[in-house]
Amino acid sequence: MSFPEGLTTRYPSLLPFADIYDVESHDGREITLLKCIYAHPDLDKIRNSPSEICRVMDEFAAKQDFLINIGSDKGDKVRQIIEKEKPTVLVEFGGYVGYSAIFFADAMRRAAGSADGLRIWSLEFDPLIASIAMNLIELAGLSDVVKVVVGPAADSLERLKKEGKVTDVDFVFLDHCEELYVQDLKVCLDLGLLKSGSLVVADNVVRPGAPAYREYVRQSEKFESWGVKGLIMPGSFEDELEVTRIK
Ligand SMILES: C[S@@+](CC[C@H](N)C(=O)[O-])C[C@H]1O[C@@H](n2cnc3c(N)ncnc32)[C@H](O)[C@@H]1O
Ligand SMILES: [Mg+2]
Repeated sequence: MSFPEGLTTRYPSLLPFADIYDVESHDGREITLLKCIYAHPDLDKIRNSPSEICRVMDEFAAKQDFLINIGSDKGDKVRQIIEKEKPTVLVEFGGYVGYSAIFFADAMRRAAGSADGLRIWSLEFDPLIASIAMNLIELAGLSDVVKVVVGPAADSLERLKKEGKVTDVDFVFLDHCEELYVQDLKVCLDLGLLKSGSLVVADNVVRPGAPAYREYVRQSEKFESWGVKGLIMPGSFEDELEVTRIK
């Protein structure tokens, strides 16, 4: 399929493993995933169960087609951070089919003890992919918590701020396009959404890699920043999350 320039989802550092995984995405596999989930023999067990829906997506990624979501290993690393920090408003750049939004909303709800006052804004460029995410978030019983917004993430966030829907953000998850991490973090800062103590977690800083972003957050006195190791699943390829706290 044709994808706007700069919005590639191809993962260059996974290319050596291309004989194992076709690392493309947005090529119809996500529709196949949705159909597989609705054809699942235990659909009633999956309904309203975020962990079951993520497990079925993991199974699809392992057996049928690679999915470019955060996966269970790095997802668990973020879950541990959520348990400790108890964020109430999370903005994610790059929602894809909703895996991380479902995973994180479940973690936020468990950490808070209820869904009251919790909100994830999941910003996704591709309208078809976003529709699949909305569907799966509804199936997970999380549509009161997670709102999917279609469009380039920075534009969506700017609009949400103007509309007064987003004012303070506790937690930003960057997972859209590594080349945009620095400029989009700056958008969050310029909009005044991040306060002292807010966290920014960026995925894929080692694989495929976000060296300019890592350098930016580590050299600035505005931030305290460190890496958390994790694995791309399936395949157990080593990667890192960059965890950055606003001072
Ligand atoms: C790696 S996937 C996100 C995976 C998701 N966070 C998860 O773990 O389940 C990246 C997604 O970002 C989207 N994307 C790329 N550039 C974007 C942009 N500028 N604004 C919004 N979404 C973007 C792509 O369409 C793709 O669905
Ligand atoms: Mg990622």
